[in-house]
Amino acid sequence: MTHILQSNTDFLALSRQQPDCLTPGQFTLSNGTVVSVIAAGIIQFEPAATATEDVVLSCGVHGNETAPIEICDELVQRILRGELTVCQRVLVIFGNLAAMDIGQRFVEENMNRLFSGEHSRGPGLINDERRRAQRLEQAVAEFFQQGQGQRHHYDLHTAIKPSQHEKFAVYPYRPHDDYNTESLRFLAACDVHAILLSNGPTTTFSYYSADTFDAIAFTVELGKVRPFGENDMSRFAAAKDAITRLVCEPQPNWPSYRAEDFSIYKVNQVILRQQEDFRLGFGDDVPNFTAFQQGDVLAEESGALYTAQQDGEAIVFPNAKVALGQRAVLTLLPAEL
Ligand SMILES: O=C(O)CCC(=O)N[C@@H](CCC(=O)O)C(=O)O
Ligand SMILES: [Zn+2]
Repeated sequence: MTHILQSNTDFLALSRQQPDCLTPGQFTLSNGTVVSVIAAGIIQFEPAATATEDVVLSCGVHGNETAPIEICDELVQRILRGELTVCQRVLVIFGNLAAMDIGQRFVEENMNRLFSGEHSRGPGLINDERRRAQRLEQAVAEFFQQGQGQRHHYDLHTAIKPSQHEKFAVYPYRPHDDYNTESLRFLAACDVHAILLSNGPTTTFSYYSADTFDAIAFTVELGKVRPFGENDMSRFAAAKDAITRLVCEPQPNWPSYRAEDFSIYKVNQVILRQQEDFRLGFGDDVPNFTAFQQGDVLAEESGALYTAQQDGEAIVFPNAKVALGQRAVLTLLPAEL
């Protein structure tokens, strides 16, 4: 029996509009690539020959971060049409399909706080984002467990605020500080030259893959949030090209790692919103990576004042509207690898 994707290669549109037509199943393209439809928004490609890398590419974990969704959509369609031939195992995930439909970060709950089992913790709360996070974890687990290659997971996002570093990546916490500079070579090819070293376990998707599967994993911020169709795709050309090479070339020759090509930051403070009246001490238009002076007020709420602890402490991901108990802003200090 032929699969609907053999005549209609628009996997993302089918996932969003006719998910029931996307029956889980397998078929082989004329170039030997085995395509496995895992579920709506989750698709796997395996080359005819043995792969050395097992690569998870995820996007749309936040539904309004459209540029990575457009990049992955095009990649999947080109593979399905036979225009690109993968030589690595690849799992492509379009995370929050319902949030894409409403053009929002999430419907009920921020899905990128629900991984590493967080989807099943708490007071019996069940919603579509929790179910989806659990499904995505399962897909990643099966993909990595069935492969034998080096494990990678690039969770592609765009940031809400303008940024002094247009592109940057979060390096999930490594308990033994075993940061791998080799893995930054691919990021440099994506035009990502700023790295944030996380300072503790989190419940993000990239931390899940790093912690559970020892994958080379990053949250990659490729630019700024914009609605579908409004991205200047020329700003993503390097990332698109590097991602294509990662999955279609046997041994891509990434630029050598040079410390001077990167700005490295470590997280200094994780400021949580604890009260309804939480507010930031700076304006909405202050870009990510703006540095403050010691004592400058970064945020305040009933019973607490949060200030910069050192000169040069910079802010990233400020958002006063997060749910109570969640991260409202991170502060950063320069670091080395
Ligand atoms: O710009 C923002 O405030 C958010 C952009 C975004 O979604 N970032 C990720 C980072 C995840 C990580 O820390 O690894 C997120 O907040 O989920
Ligand atoms: Zn995001």
